[in-house]
Amino acid sequence: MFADQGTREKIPVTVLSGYLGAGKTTLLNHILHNKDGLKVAVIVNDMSEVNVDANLVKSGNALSRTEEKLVEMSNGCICCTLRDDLLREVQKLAAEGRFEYILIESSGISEPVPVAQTFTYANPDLDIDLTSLSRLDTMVTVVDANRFWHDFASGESLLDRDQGATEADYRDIVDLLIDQIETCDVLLLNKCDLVEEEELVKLEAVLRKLQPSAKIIRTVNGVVDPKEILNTGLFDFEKTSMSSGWIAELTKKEHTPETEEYGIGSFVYRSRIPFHPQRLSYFFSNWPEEVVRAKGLVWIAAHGDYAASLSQAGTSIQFGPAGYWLASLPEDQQREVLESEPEARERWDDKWGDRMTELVFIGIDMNREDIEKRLARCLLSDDEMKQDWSRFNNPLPWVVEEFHN
Ligand SMILES: Nc1nc2c(ncn2[C@@H]2O[C@H](COP(=O)(O)OP(=O)(O)OP(=O)(O)O)[C@@H](O)[C@H]2O)c(=O)[nH]1
Repeated sequence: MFADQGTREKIPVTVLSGYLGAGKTTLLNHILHNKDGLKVAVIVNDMSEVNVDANLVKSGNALSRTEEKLVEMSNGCICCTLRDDLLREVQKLAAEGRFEYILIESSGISEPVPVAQTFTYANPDLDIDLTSLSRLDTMVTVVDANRFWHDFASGESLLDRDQGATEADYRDIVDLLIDQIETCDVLLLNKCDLVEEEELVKLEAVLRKLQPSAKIIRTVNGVVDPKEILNTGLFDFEKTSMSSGWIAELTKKEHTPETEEYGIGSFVYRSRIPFHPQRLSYFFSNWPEEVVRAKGLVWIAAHGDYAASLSQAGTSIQFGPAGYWLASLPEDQQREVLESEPEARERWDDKWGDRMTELVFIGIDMNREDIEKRLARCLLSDDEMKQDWSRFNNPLPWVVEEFHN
């Protein structure tokens, strides 16, 4: 037994994420059967009132009263509505002092980043600081190899499938899938028994491009060595939350030409000329199908001093304000930033400052030249550069919106 909280070791935590039905509960049951005496507390989060997953864990395991505990968190999601409850539950489990590990199965619609933040930052409102009690060890995302492309291309939102966290949960399924893939330390590609080898190899390559840092492991029925997801020490908030393929592409120092495996490639489109809003809108509505993921900042000749952000995954395109360009701020503020950030200085243009478009494209069999040509046609002409930009016709919504092919 431990003397007091001050001398106790922080309890390690593994979080399982993954869209509904990917195989999280199956994986959890497998781990509980193969944990080699480790004293594990399990938190199972289910969106429904009846915690089906918790029941499955109970029926699939003879949980020992002394070594294990199952906490059910139902009727909400630990990344949003039940976040405070998650803090309290983890605090309680840590305070019991009899567990060596906490394993959390998040609901299928949970986003990993807010869950990770719960463990990384103290919550001043609640007076609970999980960073002193626990240590987020591994973020695991389970992907259903058999459903991936179907869900990716479905164009459906959570509400369409009656799976929203609330009645105002307008998230697209594809955005959730991408979020879960882009923020993890270990990615389990599950249900590999249902997919042909050739397809699996290609899917793996796409996932690797979207998530170059995580360890990708193929599984059937969640059968994986527990060492791969428990006590790995892999989680690091900065590293894990910045582990996506698009960030890697954007921050690459030099662009070394890559060998395109299975036609899966990526490139960054950069421009120091703003887009015409109407022509860009047209580009959005005729989005190149081969692009799986695009993300970045956009300079658009409208909306004054705001940079726009573009995030596309499958048929979902989100476009909206990202914040002020540094060049639009008062000079003393500009100077302050430029003095402290050499990278911002390097990218500074004498006339336009930091205003520029920088977009990462990841896709399969993309025709880079054609996409770049089409984007170039959306840029302002020399003549338009001299005109009053606020008079341009601008059909682009300045809120989160969707365009479908
Ligand atoms: N064929 C096949 N079926 C699997 C595999 N893994 C899980 N399943 C089945 O897929 C279904 C969903 O699995 P779960 O483990 O409940 O998935 P989940 O991610 O916990 O689902 P939610 O709790 O609804 O988010 C179940 O019927 C499992 O038996 C697998 O590798 N292959």
